[in-house]
Amino acid sequence: MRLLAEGLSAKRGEDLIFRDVSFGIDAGEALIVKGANGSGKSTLLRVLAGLLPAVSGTARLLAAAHPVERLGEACHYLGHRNAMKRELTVEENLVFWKAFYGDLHGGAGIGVDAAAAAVGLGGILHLPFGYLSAGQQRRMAMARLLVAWRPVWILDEPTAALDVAAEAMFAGLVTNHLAQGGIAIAATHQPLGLEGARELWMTGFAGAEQGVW
Ligand SMILES: Nc1ncnc2c1ncn2[C@@H]1O[C@H](COP(=O)(O)OP(=O)(O)OP(=O)(O)O)[C@@H](O)[C@H]1O
Repeated sequence: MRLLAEGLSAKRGEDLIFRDVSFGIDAGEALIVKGANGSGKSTLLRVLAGLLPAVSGTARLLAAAHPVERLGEACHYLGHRNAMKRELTVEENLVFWKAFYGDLHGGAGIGVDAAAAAVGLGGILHLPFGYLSAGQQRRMAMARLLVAWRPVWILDEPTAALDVAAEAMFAGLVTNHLAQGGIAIAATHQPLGLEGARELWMTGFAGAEQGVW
């Protein structure tokens, strides 16, 4: 499996944010998207996840065991917001997402209890999501990635609000995902602790400079 982005350009409103961004990532690899505030990292991730249209270019999944029509179908997207209802319990939220997503062919999500345990919060499934601390809420948002299988994880500032232990826990989740043949693309200002991750530097309107290849 290979994720191939070719000549991507995107606008927000009327403004061109980046142009001609190209990269390829193979199964088992992570790509860290870096750059100054406003350089277009979130915009690029939203294009890859299918949440924003590209002005030009394509992003496709090649040689996938089970081909998808659009890349977004193969992606989990963890944005700045946690995508959980504050009034529902943690368990209700995760049960909803598990049923809503279902598994894509080629993998299987884990149970809600196991996912909560994997993010270190097995004992608080009964609490309304809104009662959780900011860091606990972020951990539970990560549990959403585990309850349904998607080969590509798109992560925007995933470790904001997390303590050091949670950062290490998250690095473990991503490493495990890569070991299962997944792909991860993360925009971050903080080191994610991923061994051998490649880097893509966004330079804004001038285009993206490929730092590694
Ligand atoms: N709806 C919009 N209309 C016009 N411009 C927008 C819109 N949304 C975002 N922008 C602009 O697009 C540019 C890129 O924003 P983006 O969120 O992709 O940057 P980023 O690299 O993720 O930044 P940060 O590191 O601060 O999260 C910014 O200059 C921002 O002001």
